[in-house]
Amino acid sequence: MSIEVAGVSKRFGDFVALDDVSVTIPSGQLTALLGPSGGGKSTLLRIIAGLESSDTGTIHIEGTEATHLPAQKRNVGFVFQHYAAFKHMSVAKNVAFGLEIRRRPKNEVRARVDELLRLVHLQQFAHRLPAQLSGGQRQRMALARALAVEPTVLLLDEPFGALDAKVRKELRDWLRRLHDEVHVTTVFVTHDQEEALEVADEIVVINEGRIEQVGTPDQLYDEPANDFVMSFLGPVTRLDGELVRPHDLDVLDHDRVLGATPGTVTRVVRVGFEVRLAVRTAVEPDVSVVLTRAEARGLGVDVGSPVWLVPTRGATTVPVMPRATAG
Ligand SMILES: Nc1ncnc2c1ncn2[C@@H]1O[C@H](COP(=O)(O)OP(=O)(O)OP(=O)(O)O)[C@@H](O)[C@H]1O
Repeated sequence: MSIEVAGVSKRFGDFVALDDVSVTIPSGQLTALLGPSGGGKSTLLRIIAGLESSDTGTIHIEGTEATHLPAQKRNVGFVFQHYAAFKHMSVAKNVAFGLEIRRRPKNEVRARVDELLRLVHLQQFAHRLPAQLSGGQRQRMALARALAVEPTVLLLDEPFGALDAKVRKELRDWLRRLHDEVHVTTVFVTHDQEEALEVADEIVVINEGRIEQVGTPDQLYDEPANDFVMSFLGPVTRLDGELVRPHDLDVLDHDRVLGATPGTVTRVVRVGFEVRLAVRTAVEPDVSVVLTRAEARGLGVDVGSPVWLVPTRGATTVPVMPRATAG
């Protein structure tokens, strides 16, 4: 059982937002839709939610054909970046809303709201108004509200996107722990690779309306399907027509390794525990290399030093491919 997206395409006028997308999103896991802005992540999420209809293709949610079901019949919970709370209702009332319109017994509603507020660590704020919460607390309330009606799937569209970096990071850890407690099938949209790598069980990389790769964070990082995925999931540099990660390069002070590329150090910058080098080779642009402080000290490199570069044994490398432009 899972979310099955098969052959889904979506155009807005002449613009192709999704181009024949097929993917299976596993049950009970936290899946990230990751990709650059405008790539089609939100459109796919909205089609799964039933907030947007696809031009072609089908959606099954946990075995039920949902392609033509209205949003309210799909049993999905949805949280947006800017969550629209009922301003005049307390936090507890906001969370209770979905249960009350379903006319659940009062004591059941009270017990469920208590449980949810505990889950999102907002028990002490039950009687506040949404305006009296911080941005992060408001998003946690939004999650509690979405979970109240026990959705089959929880869909989150950049739920922490509007918050500052520190709060985002806290909420990311919190979402992971919450999911480990609740285990509801969850799909969240993000353009932040670190967020996806840290939180998700599975990542779907979407770019220009197509799926580039699906896999666990480790699979995507260690075995990227192509140069797009490799460069989207962390820093890369180019050496001899291949992409490699800057910390996956060995810097040598001799030419005794076959195939090592000669160059000259043009920049040395120390940032915290690492030392970043720029190395000029016969091919532009300069190659970026990241060393530990100890490695840099051992080599004794400085601006003007001659060096030879070679990917570390076992390093991930991907050939740079010319890409067709969209349209
Ligand atoms: N209702 C619409 N009418 C016209 N174009 C739209 C509409 N909704 C989305 N698009 C276009 O479809 C493309 C994909 O949008 P979508 O919101 O799915 O991207 P995204 O990957 O979620 O990006 P972001 O991270 O910026 O939200 C964009 O180019 C967008 O401008």
